[in-house]
Amino acid sequence: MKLRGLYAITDSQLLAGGKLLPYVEAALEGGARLLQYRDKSDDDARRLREAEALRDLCLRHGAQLIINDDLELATRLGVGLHLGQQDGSLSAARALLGPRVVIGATCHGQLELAEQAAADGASYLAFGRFFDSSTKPGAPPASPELLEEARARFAQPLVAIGGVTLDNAPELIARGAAMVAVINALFAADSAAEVERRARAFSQLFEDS
Ligand SMILES: Cc1ncc(COP(=O)(O)OP(=O)(O)O)c(N)n1
Ligand SMILES: Cc1nc(C(=O)O)sc1CCOP(=O)(O)O
Ligand SMILES: [Mg+2]
Repeated sequence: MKLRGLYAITDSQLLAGGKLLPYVEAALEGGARLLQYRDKSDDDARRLREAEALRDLCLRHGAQLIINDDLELATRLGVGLHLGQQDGSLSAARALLGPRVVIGATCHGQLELAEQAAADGASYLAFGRFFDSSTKPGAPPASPELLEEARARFAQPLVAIGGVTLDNAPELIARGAAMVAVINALFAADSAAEVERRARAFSQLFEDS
């Protein structure tokens, strides 16, 4: 599948209280192409249940589910995986999951990390945090200009993450982001209808560019 467009990421706090499935469905209806299940808890049974439900939703919408951090869960469900610098070996994950599965890598603001991730078989290269993020305020910063350098250097699609909003996403896309990964500006909403409206607006940015 073409890796371009809105990349929605779940958040356990924002989607608590029964919002996970309706809000994710709204994001997919609004055009999200990738969905990352990001849950830092150790409740394995709930994580499996939720990830299975998200996989089914993604299948119905022609989107791709990506599991954050957890190679075992991604392997079990036969879906994609996102790995940060502390999350285990990317090349080992690639060897286990095979050449077709989407595996993304966190590269912060460093082209050297992206070089390594590309050599290890990453499907996309994620840079950030580009702006202040209430979800992950301590994530290392990156400058939007970096995307232009990365675009010139790598064949892999680039993901921009960290404080991305409808206002600042156009600059990131213009500089080379093939996807914008969004939590707060998508899911901190009062209703599923509002999530769908926002997802449509993010998706439209890629039609315009
Ligand atoms: C698309 C995308 N990019 C970056 C990250 C951050 O990954 P990581 O550095 O491993 O941090 P956690 O998300 O695990 O807290 C991501 N999850 N997704
Ligand atoms: C999970 C994550 N990783 C980041 C990084 O820079 O690696 S920033 C981030 C949080 C993204 O959420 P929001 O859209 O609410 O800022
Ligand atoms: Mg991680």
